[in-house]
Amino acid sequence: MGEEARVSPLKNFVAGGVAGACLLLAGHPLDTIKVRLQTQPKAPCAQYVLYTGTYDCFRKTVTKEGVLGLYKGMGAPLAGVAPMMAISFFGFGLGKQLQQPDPNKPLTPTQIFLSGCLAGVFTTVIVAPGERIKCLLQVQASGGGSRYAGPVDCAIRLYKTQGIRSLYKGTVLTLIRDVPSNGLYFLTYELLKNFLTPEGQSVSQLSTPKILLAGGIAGILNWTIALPPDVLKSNFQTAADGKYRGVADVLRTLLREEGPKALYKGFNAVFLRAFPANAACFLGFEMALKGLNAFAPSW
Ligand SMILES: CC(=O)O[C@H](CC(=O)[O-])C[N+](C)(C)C
Repeated sequence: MGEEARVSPLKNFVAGGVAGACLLLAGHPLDTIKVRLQTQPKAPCAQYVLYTGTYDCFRKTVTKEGVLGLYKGMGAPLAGVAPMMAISFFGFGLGKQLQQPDPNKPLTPTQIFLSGCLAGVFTTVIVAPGERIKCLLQVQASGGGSRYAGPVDCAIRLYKTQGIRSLYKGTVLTLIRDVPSNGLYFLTYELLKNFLTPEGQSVSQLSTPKILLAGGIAGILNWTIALPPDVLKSNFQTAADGKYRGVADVLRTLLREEGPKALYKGFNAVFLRAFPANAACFLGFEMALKGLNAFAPSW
């Protein structure tokens, strides 16, 4: 892989936070549609289905709840996505450093993939409870209920009723989703950055459209492997207690009731969101990094 200057962990962390904010602003409306499609109750026949597809869900949400309905449940991710991406870029940078004692020796694609996997392990600590709260809020609005007043209320109630275990319900599925997908995410971005950099130029000089392209494609590939475990996770995290006996049981139940297609529920919303959200995310990262290098070169 091409050579790139080593980035300090602090800069990775701060620029990663900026990347997370960009990811959320560009991607949350389609994330709401995705979760609602993934978790809508199975209807006895097509006529009674709540949402027939991505556009139908978008239209009904905006008609019933206004545009702000698309931003429901954003409180928890707002407090979670920026730190999550900060930890993700930090973990990725750390993984690279641990495997590269000599900064002049380029990393192999496998080493880059493993660095991304490490990022996925780190982020699960905050992603698992964040996703549990976000999914519960997104789903309660589509079911017409208002059990939780907001993210903080939801976190407190979950904690009070069943303790920390309830907040961390879905951790194994979060790991299954995020460890390999983070690996593929960062590997794709780095490979594409190298591929798109003209001969004799440095990867840090890559143009904005090329950064957007590399980031968008990384986001799409990340979701091709993240979506099936994400469907299982959303169902598990929003199910009534005791409905499933474990991860395998969610998979079995979903396959039995809805067939393998169910593992790609919310496909359109996910892939419509993946490109712009992740293009914005990596552009935010690269620009924040440039700003930090200019204003705080010694960090
Ligand atoms: C599966 C997932 O959450 O992907 C993140 C990007 C997105 O579209 O939300 C990126 N990451 C792989 C860092 C978790």
